[in-house]
Amino acid sequence: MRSFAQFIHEQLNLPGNMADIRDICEGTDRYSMFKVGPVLSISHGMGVPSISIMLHELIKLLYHARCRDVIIFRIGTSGGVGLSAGTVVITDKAVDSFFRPQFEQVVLGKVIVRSTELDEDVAQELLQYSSELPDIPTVIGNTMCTHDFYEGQGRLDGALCSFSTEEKWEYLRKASEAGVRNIEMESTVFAAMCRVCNLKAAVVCVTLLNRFEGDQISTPHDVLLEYQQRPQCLVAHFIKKRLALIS
Ligand SMILES: O=P(O)(O)O[C@H]1O[C@H](CO)[C@@H](O)[C@H]1O
Ligand SMILES: O=c1cc[nH]c(=O)[nH]1
Repeated sequence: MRSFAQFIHEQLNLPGNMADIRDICEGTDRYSMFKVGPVLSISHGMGVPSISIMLHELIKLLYHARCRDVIIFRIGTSGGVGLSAGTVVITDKAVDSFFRPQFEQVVLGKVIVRSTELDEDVAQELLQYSSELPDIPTVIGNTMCTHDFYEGQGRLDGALCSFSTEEKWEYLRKASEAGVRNIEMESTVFAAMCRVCNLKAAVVCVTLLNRFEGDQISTPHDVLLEYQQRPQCLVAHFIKKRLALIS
């Protein structure tokens, strides 16, 4: 997130030296946070428990700092479902492993079900801006959030595998039919928490591979780095538009 903060610093033409941007949370190893102008850039670790702790703390911070008109983006990586590597997916609905647009949280031994719908206007605006950027193929679709990278995402190459190759294809086919275009590990709790707290939110993730073509990410490192910059470029473009820095 330091590099995103530095990128935003340059994109917004902010005063001061980029090298001086400090990690506000450097006293803890839980996550990193950088503030550049009106933008906070925060890491969230991997998986639902990790991002949900960060979101609780961030949302309290935003409340006490009396921040207004906040939009929260999760930018990151994912596995594509029928999309070639390098495609940016703006999430329509975040869905669970059963393709349901909901997040289940166990509270005091009871299951609370929360909706994972994201802000439609922000998603459409992002899609519109993507057409202004060269070489960033972008779609809107559902994003499946799993609690595991290997078996949970139908991978055959983990330390454990409890299903056949044919069952894997069937699951990915069903996901695709349910509108799933990519798979990652944080979007449902992110969408649910932002929605309950009345915060506009969007999930913008690039696909690192097409899961119909394999499980391993074998793309060269420099190409992956370029792919990972795509959601950052799109969100930076959105921020510049919203701040009326570009027309
Ligand atoms: O967007 P990033 O942080 O790369 O996250 C994706 O990559 C991790 C798995 O490698 C999971 O956390 C998944 O959601
Ligand atoms: O396949 C992938 C790639 C990145 N992140 C995931 O969660 N899955």
